[in-house]
Amino acid sequence: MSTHATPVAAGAFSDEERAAVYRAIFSRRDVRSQFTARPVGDEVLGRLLTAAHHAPSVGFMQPWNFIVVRSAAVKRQVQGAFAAANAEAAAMFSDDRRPLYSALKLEGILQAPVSLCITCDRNRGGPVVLGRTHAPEMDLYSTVCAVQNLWLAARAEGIGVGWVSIFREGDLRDILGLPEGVVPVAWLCLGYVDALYDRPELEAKGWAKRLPLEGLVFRDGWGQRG
Ligand SMILES: Cc1cc2c(cc1C)N(C[C@H](O)[C@H](O)[C@H](O)COP(=O)(O)O)c1[nH]c(=O)[nH]c(=O)c1N2
Repeated sequence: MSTHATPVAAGAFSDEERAAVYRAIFSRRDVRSQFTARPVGDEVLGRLLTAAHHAPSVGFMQPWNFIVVRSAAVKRQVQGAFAAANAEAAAMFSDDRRPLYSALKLEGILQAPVSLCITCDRNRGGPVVLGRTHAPEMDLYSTVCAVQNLWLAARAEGIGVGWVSIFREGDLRDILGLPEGVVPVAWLCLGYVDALYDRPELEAKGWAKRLPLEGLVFRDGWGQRG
């Protein structure tokens, strides 16, 4: 590995390029039901995986793997695992929230033409990883960065992504045959979309609202606003 390195010019974004980045950020949505049947080919999928693989990671650990699922049989098993967990989830909400919860569509596992399970190999970097010495969970956070890279790149490709996390511990691991030390971080449903909500679907359907940013920002410590 070369140890000689000099930074090169950072290269400014044009106004148009900058606008495109923000457009991807602000118009990205979690998609559950707008997937079209248009197939997601290996070429575009390769671009999305490359985007994910260029995410930051603790100590450059790159702890992720990408399991591409096109098999209807595997998707059916995963949908079954979701349904079992979702019935338990509904029972956890209070009587006044439960009817709305149960009415929400929270996955598009069978509709999406392709799914991805993004995993984290907790042992990839060996026992001591730069940046993870005092915070072992940093590999999981790194994997989430890969998810977000993919989510934004997918938006630019016209592909919607839906993250499904309502699974009992171990179900995805068993269905996908994950080895010891590899944990499933995200089940993502992918498909081309023609329409997207202009705000989070959970907001449009009255479940939650975006918090005002001003209330979340402090200066120089917890408590000093402005
Ligand atoms: C870690 C994690 C896990 C989940 C989600 C997101 C994230 C980050 N989201 C999507 C979530 O509901 C959505 O991002 C918010 O409602 C905001 O909407 P937009 O993503 O802006 O459309 C999600 N949505 C859903 O319908 N079923 C799910 O199981 C999950 N799980």
